[in-house]
Amino acid sequence: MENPVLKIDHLTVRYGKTCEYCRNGGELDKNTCPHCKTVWACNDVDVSLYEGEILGIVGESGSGKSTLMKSLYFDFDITEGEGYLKNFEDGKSDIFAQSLQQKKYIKNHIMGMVYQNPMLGLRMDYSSAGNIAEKLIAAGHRSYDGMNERVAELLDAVEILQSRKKEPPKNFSGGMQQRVQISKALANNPAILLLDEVTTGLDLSVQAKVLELIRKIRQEFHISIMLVSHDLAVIRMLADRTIVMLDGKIIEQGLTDQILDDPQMPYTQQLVHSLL
Ligand SMILES: Nc1ncnc2c1ncn2[C@@H]1O[C@H](COP(=O)(O)OP(=O)(O)OP(=O)(O)O)[C@@H](O)[C@H]1O
Repeated sequence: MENPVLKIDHLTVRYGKTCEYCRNGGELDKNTCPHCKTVWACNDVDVSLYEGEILGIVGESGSGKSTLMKSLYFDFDITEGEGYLKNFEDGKSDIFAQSLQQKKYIKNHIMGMVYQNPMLGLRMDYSSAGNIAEKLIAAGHRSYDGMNERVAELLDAVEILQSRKKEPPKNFSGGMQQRVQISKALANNPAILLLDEVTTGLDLSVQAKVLELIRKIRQEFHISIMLVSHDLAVIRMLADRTIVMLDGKIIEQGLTDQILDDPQMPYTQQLVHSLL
């Protein structure tokens, strides 16, 4: 296989101080140490994302999917692990070991994030155009005309009418808010888009539109996407490869068809069959 655009090695995120027992590999109760109660939200996770692919991440609630995504977007400090981006210092520098300024650079130029909760990704009181412009300014854009042009392109890409660009996202439906979030995430042509349960909570018909949009964006923007969803129909529709998480660990991965049609691990079999 070609070099990945993103490679994560041994990512671990813990909440708690740990004890002799869990530090030395003692068995956890799901993701929690039975002695010191430390939560191992992500536990020695390795992930590679390849150019132009959509990588699905599935698992039950609490399995560590959001922790993985938020770690990648530097929403908090990880406990252990390393990460490399093809587009950052030729993939030779650990992204988690960078200064705040470098992490901001990565967030503004190389990665875009769309959260399940639009309030985490958008300023609800700013205009939609203002939300996108904020991201452009963060990446160094200063020309008013240039930014206006880019905002118009992005709103077109996510099918939001130009006539609504001055309205704040708080006036929009859930599906439209997600589309503004997606346009903001795409503003600086990132190589990687992180999508965390972006269709959860939306009506089915609205979900379908957002999913179709993600498919279109992958083609038009030649972007690599990590897509968290607990909905296997979403994963089947969009993901080329899929990772299954349980209790903070990756327990199975492979081509999506393989994982969904011929799961090997008992947990994945249960997950797939419970949803058939
Ligand atoms: N600040 C925190 N302190 C302690 N534990 C936490 C904290 N944040 C997350 N966790 C725990 O980490 C584990 C992983 O949570 P995470 O949100 O990543 O799961 P998830 O798979 O995304 O679940 P969901 O689908 O419900 O969002 C859970 O057990 C959660 O309770």
